[in-house]
Formats: sequence, structure tokens, C-alpha cells
Amino acid sequence: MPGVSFLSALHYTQKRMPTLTEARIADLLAPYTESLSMESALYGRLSQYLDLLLRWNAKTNLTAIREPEEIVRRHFGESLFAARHLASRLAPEAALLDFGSGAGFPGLPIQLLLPELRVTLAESQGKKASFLREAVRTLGLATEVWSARVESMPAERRFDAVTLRAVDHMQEALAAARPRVVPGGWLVTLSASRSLIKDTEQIAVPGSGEGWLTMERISE
Ligand SMILES: C[S@@+](CC[C@H](N)C(=O)[O-])C[C@H]1O[C@@H](n2cnc3c(N)ncnc32)[C@H](O)[C@@H]1O
Repeated sequence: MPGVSFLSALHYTQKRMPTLTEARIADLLAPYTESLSMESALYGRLSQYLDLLLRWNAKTNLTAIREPEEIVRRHFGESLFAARHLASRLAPEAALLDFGSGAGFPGLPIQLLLPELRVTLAESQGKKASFLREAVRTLGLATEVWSARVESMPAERRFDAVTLRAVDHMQEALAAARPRVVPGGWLVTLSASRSLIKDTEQIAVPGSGEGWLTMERISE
């Protein structure tokens, strides 16, 4: 029936219509990604990730930021800013742990930008971990999701970099994260607080003017 096929074609088109165009996502991310070579396919995958996040966030509280452009700026932008600073410091196949990944920040955008990196997203809340598994599947990634507290990982599991963004009880989380970094590796935080790790490199995150990227090299 022609009417039915027209309706299903319309439904299909509506389902596939992205919330933001790839060009708009690229514009919003420009302050965070300058000097990075971003393949155009990356914007399409970020668009897929955004739409999945918006769909899940309508039913489950994954992030308090609900406005799509703000999600791109704050969550994607800040995560890619961290990726930009890690890219020159890590080997392509280095192991990275995102401690308290929530809806995947910064670990998933880092994985999308640096696909050879062996990323583990650790998230103790079941619903958020389910979202992470779905995002990894949708985006066709090999990223590991550790759906429990980082403290319950086998002690021998260590990483070339551990990232923490906006994790509650940050000082306790940092104490649990530090032993997970190999000597010579990096402990990286994204936070509103400038003095989270003392005597280490602090880089102002563009945009809000309130965020700081802290990178500590763990001694050999
Ligand atoms: C405020 S959210 C931030 C999520 C994400 N990093 C972001 O920037 O949007 C902090 C998350 O860390 C998780 N978390 C806190 N401590 C953890 C631990 N020890 N192991 C695994 N996940 C943890 C919580 O369940 C929560 O989802």
C-alpha cells in the first residue's frame, strides 16, 4: 500500500533526524578542539551519542544538563579538551581508566577521538553503566564498561592514565585513583576547583571560565 510505505518512510526519516547538525556540533566544539585534527566522521558519531543520551535522559537521570547545545559544549567540549592534552602524552594504544564515568565523560569522547586507546569506563550506578554499555554498542566501540566501584577491580589492574571529572568526594576518589596509575602515567582531573591537586599543571578549560584541567605525572 503506497500510503503505508509513505508513512513508514516518513517515520524512518523522523527517527533519523539528528537533534543538531554535524556542522553545528563542529561550531560548538571549535573552542575546545583547536589544533586537533578532527575527522569529519567524528561529528556524526558525536551526534549519535548526543541523540542516544537525550533519549535515555528523558527517562533516566543521566545528566542534569538537558539542553543539547549545552551538552555538546560542556560534556563533549570539556572531554575533548582533555583528550587534546592527553593525545601528545600517551602512546596510541595506552590504557586509560575513566573513574566515575557517569554518562561517559570524559572517557567516551576521548575514545572516539583516540580509537586505539584501550579505554575502561568505570561506573558504579547500574542505570548509568547500562547506558554506557548501550552507547558503546551503538557507537561500535570495543571500550570496556566496569559496572562497579573502581575499588573492587583486581589490584593488579593499572592504567597509563586515569581521568576523573566531577566525581563526588573528589579527594577520596583521587586517593583510590592514584594507585591505579602506572609509574610515569597521568592522573587527570576536570573540575571547577583549581587546587584539586597541588603543585601540578593546571590548564583553564575554555568556555565557562570555571573549569580546570589538572594533569599530574605519577613519579617513576
Ligand atoms: C557526578 S557524576 C559525574 C559523571 C561524569 N564523570 C561527568 O563528568 O559527567 C560522578 C559519577 O561517579 C560515580 N562514582 C563515584 N565514585 C565511584 C567509584 N568509586 N567507582 C565507580 N564509580 C564511581 C557515581 O556513580 C557517579 O555516576
